[in-house]
Amino acid sequence: MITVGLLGCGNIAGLIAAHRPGNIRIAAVYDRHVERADDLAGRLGALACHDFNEFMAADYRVAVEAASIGAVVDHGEALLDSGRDLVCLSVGALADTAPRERLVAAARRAGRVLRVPSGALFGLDNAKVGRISRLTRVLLRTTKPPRALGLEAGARQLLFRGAAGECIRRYPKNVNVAVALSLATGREAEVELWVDPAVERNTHEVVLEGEFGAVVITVHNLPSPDNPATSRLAALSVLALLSDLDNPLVVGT
Ligand SMILES: NC(=O)C1=CN([C@@H]2O[C@H](COP(=O)(O)OP(=O)(O)OC[C@H]3O[C@@H](n4cnc5c(N)ncnc54)[C@H](OP(=O)(O)O)[C@@H]3O)[C@@H](O)[C@H]2O)C=CC1
Ligand SMILES: O=C([O-])CC(=O)C(=O)O
Repeated sequence: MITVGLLGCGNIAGLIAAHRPGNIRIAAVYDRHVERADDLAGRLGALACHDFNEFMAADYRVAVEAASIGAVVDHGEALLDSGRDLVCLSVGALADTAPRERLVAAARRAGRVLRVPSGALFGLDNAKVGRISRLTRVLLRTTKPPRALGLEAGARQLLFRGAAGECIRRYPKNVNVAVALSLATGREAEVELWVDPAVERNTHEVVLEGEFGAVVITVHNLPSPDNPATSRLAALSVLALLSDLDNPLVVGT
């Protein structure tokens, strides 16, 4: 049984709770909105933590962050130092070298692992070959419905073109996947972020070229129930990651 503490009780946490398989028990949940923690804990039979100290004192093996970049910056190190693995969805927290190195150092100190799930993308598994064999192009082209960014747009519109690190600074709730792709490949991704009133799904196109050849992967993600910016796949991917932790047969690089 894998026991989990959920940091953040929003969309992703709700989907994780709804789809968790039998080998995963959510023992504790924490959100800065006490009522969200109480509600989710009530549905799960978990401990509702009303502040971070309570969450730290609770009994679970893996912390899953589904909150915000700020939550990772504020709490990631303490969670790792307490001897838990940390699964981090707000991957934007790892975009800059200094905070990333602090978290990696904490994981190393504690002998634990900071895990970045594939989240809303497919293809991060073999994208990791970029750290072994040179990639000449790493591009993420993301298209979301305008409402996912709180915008109105009458036509397809390019919001941003440039480096992943700059894109996540400008759109911290929409392109965590760009940072995940950069970390997987070892090369900062170029990003195009589009809004398009003609799309219903959050669409991510990953383009990789290098010594291995070339690949284009397009994911058409259904949005989560209450947050159009967040794809359902991100929550499911965390459950797949957690399920593998005790699995004697692990598939995928
Ligand atoms: N890696 C990936 O592929 C993906 C990553 N994400 C990221 O995952 C995270 C969760 O997404 P989602 O579930 O949709 O978000 P939601 O906004 O639905 O839920 C997050 C919850 O966490 C709370 N929260 C935020 N910061 C803190 C904190 N410091 N301490 C305690 N509680 C906090 C929020 O409160 P409040 O409302 O006040 O902020 C909110 O209740 C986001 O950062 C999102 O950008 C999303 C999709 C894909
Ligand atoms: O859920 C998605 O499609 C991607 C997303 O919001 C993110 O990476 O922050």
